[in-house]
Amino acid sequence: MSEILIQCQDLHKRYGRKEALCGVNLRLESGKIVGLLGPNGSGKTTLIKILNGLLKPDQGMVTIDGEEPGIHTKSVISYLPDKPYFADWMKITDLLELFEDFYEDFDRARAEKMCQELGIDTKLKMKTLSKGNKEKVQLVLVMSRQAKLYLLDEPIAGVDPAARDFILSTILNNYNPDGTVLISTHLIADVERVLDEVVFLKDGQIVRQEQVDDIREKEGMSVDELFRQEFRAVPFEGGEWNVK
Ligand SMILES: Nc1ncnc2c1ncn2[C@@H]1O[C@H](COP(=O)(O)OP(=O)(O)OP(=O)(O)O)[C@@H](O)[C@H]1O
Repeated sequence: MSEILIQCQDLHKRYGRKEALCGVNLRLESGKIVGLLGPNGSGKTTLIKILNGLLKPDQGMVTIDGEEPGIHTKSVISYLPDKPYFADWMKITDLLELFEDFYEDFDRARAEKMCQELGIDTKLKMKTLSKGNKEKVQLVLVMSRQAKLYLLDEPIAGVDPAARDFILSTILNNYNPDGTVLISTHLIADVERVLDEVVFLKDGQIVRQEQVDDIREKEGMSVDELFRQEFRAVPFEGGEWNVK
């Protein structure tokens, strides 16, 4: 049996009067690729930031690799935020050096190989890259660490549909396979073939955690179809849209 890597108990987080997470309980094993799925505003980024130690929960407990978020957990987590954060004037080679200096577990040769496979010239400055190619570089850097946990918040949103498959394959053939990858995404159809498990978040609560194969067998549908069914948007009387 695999060891438990992530454990959350009764997590609560509010921003002012808005309760973003209300009683999240979650256990994830090592070596899994897990989709964190939910409509806009359901709490995905909040949960990822709590796992990463960037936000503190108001209530509840989190452990990653047996420890609360802190120095140890930061050293075993490789995090891709939902917004680009590298300075535009930097060349990709500068970023490779930065990561090499900063993270002991960064494998530069692996990152360079992935850039080559993705057709990205590492001599270029970030500001000269398209949005999609910037995302590819950030993803390559994050996945080139030998981490225990990869937290990817909307990793391929700006990448064109034709390239998504190739990127996912390139990345997933190169990361540490003993690690767990938690991917928050709206592009379910594009990523579901690589997922072992999915977690559905709705209004700050986990409403489903299931193996992808079990969904296909039991429900007779893809994760994308199940998501659309469970989170079907219905119009309000006032004409606004809301999630069912
Ligand atoms: N800094 C903040 N201040 C106030 N409210 C916030 C803040 N950050 C998030 N929220 C609110 O908390 C809720 C959860 O937000 P969160 O960003 O975690 O959702 P999400 O599932 O990642 O959404 P999306 O899919 O749109 O990225 C939302 O209602 C959001 O408006």
